[in-house]
Amino acid sequence: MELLTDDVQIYLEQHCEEESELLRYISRETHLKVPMARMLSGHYQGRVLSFLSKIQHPDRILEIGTYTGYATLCLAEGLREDGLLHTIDVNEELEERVREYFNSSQLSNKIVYHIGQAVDVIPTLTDSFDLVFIDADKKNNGTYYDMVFDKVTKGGLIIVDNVLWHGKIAMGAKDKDTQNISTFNDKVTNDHRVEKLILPVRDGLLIIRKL
Ligand SMILES: C[S@@+](CC[C@H](N)C(=O)[O-])C[C@H]1O[C@@H](n2cnc3c(N)ncnc32)[C@H](O)[C@@H]1O
Repeated sequence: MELLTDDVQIYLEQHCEEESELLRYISRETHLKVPMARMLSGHYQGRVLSFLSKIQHPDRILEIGTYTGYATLCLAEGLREDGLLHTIDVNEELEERVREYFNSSQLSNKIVYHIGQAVDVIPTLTDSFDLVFIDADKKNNGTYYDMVFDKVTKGGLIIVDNVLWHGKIAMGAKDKDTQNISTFNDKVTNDHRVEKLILPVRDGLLIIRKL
């Protein structure tokens, strides 16, 4: 189930900043050539991520789940002049394509692309992060949240994608994926170290601010 009708989605896209030529190209190529293209953040969510990143103006960003790098480039738009974004993905088959996309961007020198399991890469990162985007294997949302928490700066944001899971969470669906995401959402709701807010953007973006 989509949270918004196609008409509303089109309206939202027509009333925000345009996609850059590179982002449009990545989106088109992903839809034509890469399996599971629905995983890509896309125009409207990409602008939301870019907007949040520009407000936060981070020095360091961590993205867990690069896929074809669409959200990576959106988030990197908000980085400080000397800022850096680390992004992790386990899928080495996409590496060549994604490196080509990053190299086509003016932001390429600010992006560090790691191939590997997120649980192995995260402990090797010594930076503190002002913004973390969790968008990988959803069953591990809680693991990633716990692993990054101490690395997030005070006032830093953790953003988690797909937390409404096509509306299935609110409908109380009992399948394993829905239950996993629901358990994670409840864990964050009950975490008093943070402020939290679910934005009904695309499949649900959970915005968490560390106090
Ligand atoms: C939803 S896609 C990311 C979409 C991207 N952030 C965007 O918005 O365009 C999820 C990605 O997480 C990656 N992934 C899944 N399990 C992972 C793991 N254990 N470690 C690192 N990456 C993983 C997948 O290979 C996939 O490319």
